[in-house]
Amino acid sequence: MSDILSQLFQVLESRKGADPDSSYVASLYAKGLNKILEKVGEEAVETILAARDAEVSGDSQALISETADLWFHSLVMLAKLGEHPDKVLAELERRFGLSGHDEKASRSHKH
Ligand SMILES: N=c1c2ncn([C@@H]3O[C@H](COP(=O)(O)OP(=O)(O)OP(=O)(O)O)[C@@H](O)[C@H]3O)c2ncn1[C@@H]1O[C@H](COP(=O)(O)O)[C@@H](O)[C@H]1O
Repeated sequence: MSDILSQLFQVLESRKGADPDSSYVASLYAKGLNKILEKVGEEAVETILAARDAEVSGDSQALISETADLWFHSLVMLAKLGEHPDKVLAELERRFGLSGHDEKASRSHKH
């Protein structure tokens, strides 16, 4: 996993014992899964709108920022549910291998 995803996820895990008044992530955990899912949905919509704007304007700054918000809240969702983002990356890696792009994974799949 990329270093920043790994380090950020460690911080998200550490926020499970933090004070909700001093940590945004701890405040999301305290509000519960429904609030986290609401944020994921909100950020997904904002990402879609930013992508539309980026196509028209040619400026992708807002798109990058909204996508970062979406990824961040998705990581909070996984942390809340006790799942590790490495599993998501492993699933992408598996599909990449199945599609034949990864020659090594593709060969070992045939055996
Ligand atoms: N990457 C992020 C990150 N991205 C976005 N956000 C926050 O996510 C929120 C989303 O934006 P909104 O405008 O929807 O927020 P809002 O209006 O305050 O939220 P609602 O009241 O609508 O729920 C903002 O408050 C952002 O500050 C983040 N908050 C924290 N992090 C990382 O998480 C780490 C731990 O954060 P704390 O728990 O706050 O210490 C930090 O060190 C950062 O690295």
